[in-house]
Amino acid sequence: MNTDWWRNSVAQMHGVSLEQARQRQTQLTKPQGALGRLEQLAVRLAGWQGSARPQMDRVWISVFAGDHGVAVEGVSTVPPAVTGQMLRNFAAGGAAISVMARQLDATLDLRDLGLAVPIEPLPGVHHLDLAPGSANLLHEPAMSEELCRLALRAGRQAVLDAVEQGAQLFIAGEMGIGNTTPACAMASLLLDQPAAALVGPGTGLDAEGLRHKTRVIEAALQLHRPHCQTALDVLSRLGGLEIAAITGAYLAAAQCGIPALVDGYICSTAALCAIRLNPACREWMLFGHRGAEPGHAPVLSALRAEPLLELDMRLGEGTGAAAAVPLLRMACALHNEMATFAEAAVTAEPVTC
Ligand SMILES: Cc1cc2ncn([C@H]3O[C@H](COP(=O)(O)O)[C@@H](O)[C@H]3O)c2cc1C
Ligand SMILES: O=C(O)c1cccnc1
Repeated sequence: MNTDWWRNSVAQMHGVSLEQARQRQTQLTKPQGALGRLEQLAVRLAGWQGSARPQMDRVWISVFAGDHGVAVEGVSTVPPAVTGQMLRNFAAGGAAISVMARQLDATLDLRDLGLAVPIEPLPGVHHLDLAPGSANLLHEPAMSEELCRLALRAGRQAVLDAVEQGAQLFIAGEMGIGNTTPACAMASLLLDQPAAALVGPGTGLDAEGLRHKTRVIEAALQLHRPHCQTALDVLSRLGGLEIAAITGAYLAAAQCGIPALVDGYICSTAALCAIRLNPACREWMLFGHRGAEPGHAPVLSALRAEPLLELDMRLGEGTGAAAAVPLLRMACALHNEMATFAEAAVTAEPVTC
């Protein structure tokens, strides 16, 4: 079925809960606005959840893994086999995102969309195996439109599963050796900026490696630009399986009415693509961090995103989003548990002269 499901309308914020939460913030024992963005976060969460007392107990993290044909061009410091090896590490509990998920008591959901070097079935991992990774975008489209649609749907399914389990927040993470290259190529076309302004070292390329990566991306852009009329063209031709899945997940999250906390460079580029496919999905996005990969900041600016953290992280996996979850929980706790002026018998009416 070739329906453009992502064009369907997104969920509406609950205006009444939003207003009730706003009112409550004015009654808590602090000067108006003194908790800054923690106040705004609580109010937005109230609007999203349709509850004047928002909660952030059940956090869901889906890590999408996929390989990239362009990795044969030497655009990463490590080989594609590492994607599958890391997937094993996620499942075994030893990766950064595994530790963070445990810390947060979050569900860690793992989805293998297609690896160049397949791995054995792992318990708890959804092995979707849509393709043996994407094709080499230097010479051909990374994905056919049909494959791209399948990957978009795979992301949507992860959100449906999260919602069914009662999740209150959706975090997407990615694992895919080479994926800063497609992310840069996509961002370059979507933002109409030169690759050189958005390229970065990824896993740690040196200056010569970075020049080579830039040339590869520029050549790919030359090849694909004339065929990229829509965001779906950009995603199919220059993206990758896990990037398309994350794009689909953000679109579905907005449609299902669950906020998505966006991670780093790759996820933010997927978010940008999602917004081009359906601008209304922006309403349901929060941004975890501004990372160290140079292209992340320009992508965030284009999204008019104000991330919660800036910790010089450049890992991916969903870690920059996961790191911000304690702030969301703090915002809810303050909102729900602080005393009002009346309850605490604090009289802080504005002085009238
Ligand atoms: C051990 C290891 C763990 C990772 N976890 C996330 N990434 C990150 O690095 C990759 C992107 O960088 P590039 O485009 O340079 O390959 C992605 O897999 C991303 O998730 C990792 C990379 C490595 C090496
Ligand atoms: O910001 C990211 O998402 C990122 C940066 C470098 C490598 N992998 C991911």
